[in-house]
Amino acid sequence: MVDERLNRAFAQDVVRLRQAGVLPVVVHGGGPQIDAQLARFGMRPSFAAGLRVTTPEVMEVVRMVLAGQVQRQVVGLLNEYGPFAVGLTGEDAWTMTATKRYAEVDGERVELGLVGDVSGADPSALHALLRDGRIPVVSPIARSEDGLTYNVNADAGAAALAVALRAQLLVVLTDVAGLFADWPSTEKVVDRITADELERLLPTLSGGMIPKMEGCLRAVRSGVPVAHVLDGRAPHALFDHAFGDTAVGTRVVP
Ligand SMILES: Nc1ncnc2c1ncn2[C@@H]1O[C@H](COP(=O)(O)OP(=O)(O)O)[C@@H](O)[C@H]1O
Ligand SMILES: CC(=O)N[C@@H](CCC(=O)OP(=O)(O)O)C(=O)O
Repeated sequence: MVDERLNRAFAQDVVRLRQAGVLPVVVHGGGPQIDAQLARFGMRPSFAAGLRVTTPEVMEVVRMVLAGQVQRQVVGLLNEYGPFAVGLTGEDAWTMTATKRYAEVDGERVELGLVGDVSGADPSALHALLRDGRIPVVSPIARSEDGLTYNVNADAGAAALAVALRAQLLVVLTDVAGLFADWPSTEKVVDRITADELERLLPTLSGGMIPKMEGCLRAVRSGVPVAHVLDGRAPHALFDHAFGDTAVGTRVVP
């Protein structure tokens, strides 16, 4: 997301998939962009178990950057190819509803502030856009039952929407070759893993890989046939590898 050439290749892939009859829904992240904006305001980022500690002040920045900057950028790139993309956040039309979540670090419960777990998803606005030939671009922000705004990890949001949409495939782009079997060793990429095997591996993961793999697990346990972790640093990884049987990245299956 921070490389112009890769951004363009990604947008091209999404549009090509749409033109080939696939109905893609894009959920974007933006952790590095949020960090950069926090720094401009003299604020310091803080994470626990891969999730951002989100005070009300941080939430304002998260919402501004995700909905006002990153989402606009993704929408703009897609719309270079036609009137396809429509941006929204999970707050819009109650697309994502969140409940407050905590992190667990070394068995201890850690307070994260306004960080939410997606507890409900209403995909009807997304279906309407898809029926109209559009490509929805969703920022990972959710509304809570009590009217607050929560910061949702992008991978967790994507997984929840994949389930709600009954998607045939969840693709998660990352900045490594896939899920490494013996992290921090980067020698062996797991090419295929079942939900049970992944559940046993989860405690060995760190950083952003935790919500990513939790999301994949949640998706395949809730009806999505495949979740595929792909190296987003390879141009056109999405178009070249998400469909078909190539042994690239990590496929999570039920
Ligand atoms: N078993 C693992 N396999 C691959 N990456 C891992 C593993 N455990 C931890 N990681 C870390 O997770 C990172 C991927 O997550 P990250 O890029 O932070 O996600 P996002 O940007 O979507 O939040 C990798 O760059 C790597 O540092
Ligand atoms: C709760 C939480 O951590 N939310 C993320 C939302 C953006 C995101 O997930 O961006 P990446 O995919 O680039 O990490 C955050 O504030 O950074």
